[in-house]
Amino acid sequence: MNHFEYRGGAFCCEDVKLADIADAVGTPAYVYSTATLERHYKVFKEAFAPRDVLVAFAVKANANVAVLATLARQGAGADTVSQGEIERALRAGVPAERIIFSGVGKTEAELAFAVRTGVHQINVESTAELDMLADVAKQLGATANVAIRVNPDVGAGGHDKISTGKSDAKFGVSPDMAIQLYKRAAADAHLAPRGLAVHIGSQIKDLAPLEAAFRVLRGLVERLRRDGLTVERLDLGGGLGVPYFNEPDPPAPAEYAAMVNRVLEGLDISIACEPGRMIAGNAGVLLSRVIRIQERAARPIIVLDAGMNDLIRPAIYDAYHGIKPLVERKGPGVDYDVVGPICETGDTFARKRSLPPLEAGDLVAFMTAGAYGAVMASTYNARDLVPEVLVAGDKFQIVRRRWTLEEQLALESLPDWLR
Ligand SMILES: Cc1ncc(COP(=O)(O)O)c(C=O)c1O
Ligand SMILES: N[C@@H](CCCC[NH3+])C(=O)O
Repeated sequence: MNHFEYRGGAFCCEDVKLADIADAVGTPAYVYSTATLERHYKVFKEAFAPRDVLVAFAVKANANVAVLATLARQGAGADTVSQGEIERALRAGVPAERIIFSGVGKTEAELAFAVRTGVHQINVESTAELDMLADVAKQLGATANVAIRVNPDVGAGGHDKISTGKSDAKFGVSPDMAIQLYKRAAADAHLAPRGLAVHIGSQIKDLAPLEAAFRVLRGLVERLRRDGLTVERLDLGGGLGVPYFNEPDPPAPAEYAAMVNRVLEGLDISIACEPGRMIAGNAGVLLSRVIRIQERAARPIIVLDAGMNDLIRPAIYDAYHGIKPLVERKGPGVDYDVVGPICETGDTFARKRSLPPLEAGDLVAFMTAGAYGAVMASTYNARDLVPEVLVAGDKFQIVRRRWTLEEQLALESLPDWLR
């Protein structure tokens, strides 16, 4: 079931023509499909049935409060990496007991906020962080729910910059250190060690490294239990890839869940997962308008009104995003380079991409832009911050309005000596 499709020649999101959104909101603009978000959440959750898994959506993938609220209504939790993300999740209606707090750079203030909020667990990534958390919890007279994030020394992910599970990455502690930290937490009156966590990377298209990482976790649970410690939970992280239209499909959630069940067979333990891209990636597109076609000897260039500041994945990771005209065009394609208006050669979305012939004024959609799209957008080159729109059936609403230059300038001021 695809909620982005051509109907009568018009590219639609659910029952709304995307061109109508472009006309009403302007371009560039992100558009998300409620039905797709809900379906992805359900497919992931139900893949594990009858096992009840806490599906904590990775807020970093798409932090829009309306998106989070859509998922919260389905029962989703939230995986967060800052106080800001925790606050967004709470604001969207995610209960504190379904919020996981991860990341290597949690400050004392953020840890205190998480403890006071009573989050599901804090995934601790180092000895220094565990010590800080113990102090914070003591000062608050509270007990913090802790999981130790394990670095299993397993590489995975769609790009080096998003691989997190090798031992030279900044994330987590070695398996032996995890045992030590777990015991240390168990001995601290203000820490409640609940389990272990792992997250080895993003856009993973092969189950083997995930399976290897989960086997490391299982081994650690067995070691800890042999030593008489209680281990209630495993947090398996996120990372499952999505198809970006030019590659074989990544494993389906059902295959992923079957692998998890196989690895954990016979182990009595509750599970959390932190999918981000898998839930939101294909639930969003970025709409853009062709400013002009620029002739060049090699091949024509399509200059769009969306730039790398709006969708940075191609510039950072050489990521591929499908591009579809909002009016269906049949017939032979033309090879284009597709660029934005930013003052960098890196502001190139695609090279030698075969697309139907396009003209100035035409509208296009970048596909699979619902994850790590709007959240990574900036105002580089003094551009407006891109707005976001949510569709539900035949309705759409702006869920983050365009942040204009006037509004940005209102935050700035001249120092006394320049007045
Ligand atoms: C700790 C943690 N959990 C979950 C995720 C979500 O990953 P993905 O969007 O690949 O599912 C990330 C990002 O890679 C992460 O760092
Ligand atoms: N920002 C990355 C994913 C990073 C995942 C965060 N741990 C992307 O766009 O693919």
